[in-house]
Amino acid sequence: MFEEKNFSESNIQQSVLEFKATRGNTCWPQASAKSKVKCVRSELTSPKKPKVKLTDQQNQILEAISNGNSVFITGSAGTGKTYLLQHIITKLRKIHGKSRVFVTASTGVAACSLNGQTLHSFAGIGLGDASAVDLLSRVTLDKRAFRRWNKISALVIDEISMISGEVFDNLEFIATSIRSEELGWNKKKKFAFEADCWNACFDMQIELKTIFRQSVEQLIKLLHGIRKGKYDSEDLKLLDQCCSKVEPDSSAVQLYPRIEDVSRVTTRPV
Ligand SMILES: Nc1ncnc2c1ncn2[C@@H]1O[C@H](COP(=O)(O)OP(=O)(O)OP(=O)(O)O)[C@@H](O)[C@H]1O
Repeated sequence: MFEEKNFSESNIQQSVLEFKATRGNTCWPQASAKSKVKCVRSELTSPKKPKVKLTDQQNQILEAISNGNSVFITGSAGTGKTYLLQHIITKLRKIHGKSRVFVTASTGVAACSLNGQTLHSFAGIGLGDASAVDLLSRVTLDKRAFRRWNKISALVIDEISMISGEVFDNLEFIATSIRSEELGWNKKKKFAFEADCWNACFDMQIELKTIFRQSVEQLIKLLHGIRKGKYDSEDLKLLDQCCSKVEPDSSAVQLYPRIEDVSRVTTRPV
């Protein structure tokens, strides 16, 4: 954390001395008084981001990806998945070049936070609710989508749990058809994890274990339980306590994650 300071003349003088003591005299003798003050001021006002050291698990994943492996990363809330993803994207772009790395997510909101696009939009499959063969012909007729599939070297998919097994298998079908590799798909499945091709798609599947964000045991248990679909009445009680029981002030800005929630509010009679 950065300590707040008052910029009185004596404070600045003191800071100059401290700065000289810690940084040595490099450049200082030649610098004008004005630039010394400017330098100290920026030193005081721009807090240094603490250097985060990746855990062994995070490094292991980064190395596997750098070596060309496909990796599925999972983990409880706050275990650093998104943080690691930024490192992964940077690394992939260095290896393959920016234009060959496509950053996607299952939802628009998740994609926005990564400056990416939705998986459906990348793939050119619209809503993705057609058969594999129909989706393939749609993609081949869409010049830009077809070019993306031919060009891609690395595909990042965030929040993959919201991709259905059918869509995942269909995407594999499209990829393998366009890139002339082996194919395989079909059957009804609910989640991407249930796709026929799931295990074949990854060289490594890993669960991050260290939780960085929250340290309160009860909250960790609650978040873990919700994720696994295993929670008890205590967990639900805690969750309920977090919900406001009063109607929000109608003049306040309200945020909703889905278009249908927004429509419900905007079409409500006044
Ligand atoms: N190796 C690390 N050392 C210290 N802090 C870390 C490390 N990796 C991640 N963090 C920090 O942990 C916090 C949680 O990380 P992040 O948001 O990436 O978690 P997440 O697994 O994506 O969580 P969620 O599933 O809730 O979205 C962030 O503040 C991040 O900077």
